[in-house]
Amino acid sequence: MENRRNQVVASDGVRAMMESALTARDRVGVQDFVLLENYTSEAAFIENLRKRFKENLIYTYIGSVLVSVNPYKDLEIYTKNHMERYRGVNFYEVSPHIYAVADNSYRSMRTERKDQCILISGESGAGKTEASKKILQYYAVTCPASEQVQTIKDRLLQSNPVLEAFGNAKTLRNDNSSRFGKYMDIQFDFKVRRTV
Ligand SMILES: Nc1ncnc2c1ncn2[C@@H]1O[C@H](COP(=O)(O)OP(=O)(O)OP(=O)(O)O)[C@@H](O)[C@H]1O
Repeated sequence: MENRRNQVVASDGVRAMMESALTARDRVGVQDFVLLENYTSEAAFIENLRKRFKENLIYTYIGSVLVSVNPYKDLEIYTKNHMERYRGVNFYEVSPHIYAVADNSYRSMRTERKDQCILISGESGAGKTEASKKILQYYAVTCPASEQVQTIKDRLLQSNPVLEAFGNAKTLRNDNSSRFGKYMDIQFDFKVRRTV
């Protein structure tokens, strides 16, 4: 009898947990579009994006692709603590983030010993330039560097405003629109190791 009561309590507990997970899912949507029940529906896609955006969750995966919505405000999601949280951690263990993409590419480069490419695309004002800066900042903070490399890292980050001064302009869509395409090539020295 006692056992049966425990079982009932346990299943009540599980039910409560499932219900709260479902409520959370209703509120913030799913963090990977492939988890949508109606994953071929554009309306369901947009609705999921909208729910997450309302909760300041600007990143969502489609498998290994990251979808990002420009928040047009500063979110506290780019701190050093956040960088540490994504460092060396598997893609799906933490919530979607541009740092997860950056870290995954870095680790793939090391384990597969192959060049990696991060392609950022979107309409004007979508946040491509900001995303590329976040990636650079992530590598600057989390990758090991000799003093000489550190200087180069700093210069690389500081080169952005100079490039923007010459190549950016205010448009109807974006106050700081890049009027040029950007190709960045980051070279890593395999002798300098990061503990992942
Ligand atoms: N992750 C973000 N957090 C906060 N604000 C952002 C973010 N991404 C973009 N923004 C804001 O949106 C503005 C436009 O972003 P950005 O210049 O990166 O767009 P873009 O896609 O590179 O546009 P374009 O193609 O016109 O150059 C930024 O100046 C910034 O104010």
